[in-house]
Amino acid sequence: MARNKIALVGAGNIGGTLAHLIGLKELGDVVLFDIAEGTPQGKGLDIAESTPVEGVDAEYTGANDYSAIKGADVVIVTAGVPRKPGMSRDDLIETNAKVMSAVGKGIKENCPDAFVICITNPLDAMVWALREASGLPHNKVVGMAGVLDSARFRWFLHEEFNVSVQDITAFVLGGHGDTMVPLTRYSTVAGIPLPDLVKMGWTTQEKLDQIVQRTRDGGAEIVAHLKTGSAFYAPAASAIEMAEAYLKDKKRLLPCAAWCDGVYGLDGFYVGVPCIIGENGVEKVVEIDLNDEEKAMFQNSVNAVKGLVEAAKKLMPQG
Ligand SMILES: NC(=O)c1ccc[n+]([C@@H]2O[C@H](COP(=O)([O-])OP(=O)(O)OC[C@H]3O[C@@H](n4cnc5c(N)ncnc54)[C@H](O)[C@@H]3O)[C@@H](O)[C@H]2O)c1
Ligand SMILES: O=C(O)C[C@H](O)C(=O)O
Repeated sequence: MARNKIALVGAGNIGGTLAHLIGLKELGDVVLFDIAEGTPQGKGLDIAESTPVEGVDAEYTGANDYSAIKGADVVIVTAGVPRKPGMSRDDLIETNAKVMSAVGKGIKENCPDAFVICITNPLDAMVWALREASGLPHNKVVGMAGVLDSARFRWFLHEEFNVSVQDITAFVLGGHGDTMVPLTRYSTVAGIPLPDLVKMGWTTQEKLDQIVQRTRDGGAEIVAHLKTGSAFYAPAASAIEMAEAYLKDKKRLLPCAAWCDGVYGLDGFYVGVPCIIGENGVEKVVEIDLNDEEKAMFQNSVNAVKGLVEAAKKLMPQG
């Protein structure tokens, strides 16, 4: 059986990390595409030369021409610019909306049957833009953010409770921005919901509130440390979890920016929600019960994303 072909559009910090992880996990052969000449070729060769040491089999190709992604099974898009200290993700929209137009066209012409994972920010509006430009079915185009935000939440909870990350679950919904909604009721330590852990005296509501806020600010915290760009190890690991769910038909239930039509009161809109990923892409959006406070936070986040999608519409080249 032929190996999977995984195209990485954008060979920067996340693209390079994705390429490395794909080889280590033997998920398939990798094509790195970038407009920067030499970058995808150099990173591809460097990682290929690590495979004999790791004892894994994967082919690596670097390219500056979209024809290289022809027939890809999965495309992970990180093309565009990241933010620097003092910027919000939304400040990236002008540059990145145009990049999504070009990338969408490249996907449409070369691999219209692929499962496409968008990472480029501002995430929820960019996955919308990429889907529009590619014309692919909505269930085959999805955005990565919720897995990352939930992983950050889990890490901070691990620090608070000193319990293995394996025993901590978390769900962060909504747009990937300041309005994201970490759901404490649906986040647990070994199945015990966080509000119950407060009642048990294992933590305080005040500490929990601080962790929720740190999760919302998680991206900015890394940007402030790095100064030259944004997080890339955890974002790459998160996208790999989604790609693996598709390639291995794992039916993972993950928080992703998925197309919501007839769920959560939405009629055709990309935003972070729990969804099942398997061989058919996004196979189901799962509508969980939200209380009034959670509904209000989710709606606030949807409104923020709506504004960005409207802005993206004006920036996308017509036709
Ligand atoms: N969704 C998330 O949770 C999440 C997490 C981290 C970063 N991001 C976003 O991911 C994006 C990439 O981050 P990074 O750290 O890898 O940035 P980076 O600057 O290291 O890499 C981006 C790459 O895109 C390339 N590029 C630019 N325009 C292109 C085009 N038209 N076609 C192909 N390639 C093009 C650049 O040459 C560069 O190599 C940023 O927008 C960042 O904000 C999102
Ligand atoms: O914060 C950023 O700009 C990058 C990304 O969205 C993140 O959450 O790490």
